[in-house]
Amino acid sequence: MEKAKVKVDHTNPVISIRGLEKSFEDYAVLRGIDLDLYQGENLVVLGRSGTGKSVLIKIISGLLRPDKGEITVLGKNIAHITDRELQELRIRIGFSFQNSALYDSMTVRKNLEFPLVRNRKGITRKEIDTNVETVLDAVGLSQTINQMPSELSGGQRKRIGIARTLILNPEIMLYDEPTAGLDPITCIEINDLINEVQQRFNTSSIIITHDLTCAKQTGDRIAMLLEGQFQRTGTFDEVFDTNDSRVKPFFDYNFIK
Ligand SMILES: Nc1ncnc2c1ncn2[C@@H]1O[C@H](COP(=O)(O)OP(=O)(O)OP(=O)(O)O)[C@@H](O)[C@H]1O
Repeated sequence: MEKAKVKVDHTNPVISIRGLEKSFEDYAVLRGIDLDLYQGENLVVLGRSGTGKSVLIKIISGLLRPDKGEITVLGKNIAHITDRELQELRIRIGFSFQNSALYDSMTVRKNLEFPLVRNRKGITRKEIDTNVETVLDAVGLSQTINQMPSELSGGQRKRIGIARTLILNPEIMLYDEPTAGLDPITCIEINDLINEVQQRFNTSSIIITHDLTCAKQTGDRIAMLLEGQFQRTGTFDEVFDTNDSRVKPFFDYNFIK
């Protein structure tokens, strides 16, 4: 499906990163990252395995601490906030994990209720039911409400994982390899869902992927992580309009040139 036009507010970065560095022992993974994510934007982060894409989104969501740099997320400098503030901030960020992270012993309904019951004290039964129905409808899987995760296909699990993230109405969505392990048609459906979520829930998103079809279909902007820094940023065509030997094979492999 063609991506609908979205309104990105370039005056309003919801994430702003300057000079971010992160090492593990003597291995410098992130070596001076500068990046803005604007309100309403889908930003795709591309890079080879091990370049630090997951480390970056773990730092943004407060799961890992940076060594150096300024990281402002929804107006909060995450290097200087208390644990309580970090907890409040995390609720405003939806993290869609690579493996969907569903609880296998719970039905779809219970999986979706879980974050609500934990994070929205005093929520009524009726509100829970309405929220569950809304996100299930948004991902097109209302009929699975009483099923167990083991009864779902990989694509359906991915959708339920996204629904579970959406249930807390996040302002920012972080997708870690949303199409990994899915067949090409299901990948396209997940890409469409990412675009629908952007429209319907007015989210700003970072999408981490190796899949250039996903990048092309979902990304309003692409940022390519090379040797610890973003060295190419722009539209899909701008990023790949190069003979750079670190970039070209990426494109050639994905599109079988
Ligand atoms: N908690 C950790 N402790 C030590 N090293 C780590 C830790 N987390 C990540 N690393 C290292 O940092 C590097 C970047 O890892 P990361 O998972 O961010 O890569 P990636 O770009 O997401 O790769 P992939 O595309 O394969 O998922 C790797 O060399 C990894 O071993």
